[in-house]
Amino acid sequence: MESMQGEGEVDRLERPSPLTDREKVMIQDTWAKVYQNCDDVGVAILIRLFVNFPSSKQYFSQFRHIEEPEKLERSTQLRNHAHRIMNAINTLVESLDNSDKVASVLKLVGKAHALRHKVEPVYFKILSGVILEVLGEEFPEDVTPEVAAAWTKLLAVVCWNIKAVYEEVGWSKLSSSTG
Ligand code: HEM
Repeated sequence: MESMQGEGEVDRLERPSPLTDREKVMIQDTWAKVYQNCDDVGVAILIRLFVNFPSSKQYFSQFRHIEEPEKLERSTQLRNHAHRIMNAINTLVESLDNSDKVASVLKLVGKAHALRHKVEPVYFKILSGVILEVLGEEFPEDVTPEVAAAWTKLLAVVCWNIKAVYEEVGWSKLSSSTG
């Protein structure tokens, strides 16, 4: 944990409590609607991430220097990543009763992002906030405060597992400088 300044938000994560059956149903119901517009919602989420948090673009060779949302939207690298994120969330939502499956999906994602893409883990927390924001805006009738709370919990599970994988692969030792 030595050189983790600047990552306080990730450090402070607490292990989320398990989702209740009611929360699982709320998540599955909202997701059924979201997933019908999988590509549009995924791209909207990533555009919001990259416009509001431009430093998150640094990892993407194809568009790290692009600022205009219209140009970002045309990037195949962005669209592919949107698709991958939505597919991963879909698998998680389908596997809410299978914690081994959830852990194994997030292990693969965590390992790839820590070791191959070298993404600072704080961006998973940032992305979670953006996902909640965009779902709330795009599906205002579905995302009631209670539904938002269930999604917050699922995204906390994601961040918790990713953080655990980063620690397992020795991220704090790998990343010599943060900030
Ligand atoms: C729940 C969150 C996320 C999921 C499920 C996810 C999923 C994926 C998947 C499945 C891949 C392709 C396979 C691979 O290379 O391992 C990928 C690639 C990548 N991800 Fe993510 N990702 C997430 C969050 C992020 C975040 C927050 C960033 C950085 C801000 C990021 C940056 C990248 C980069 C740079 C690549 C490689 C892109 C390329 O080669 O075209 N990812 N992601």
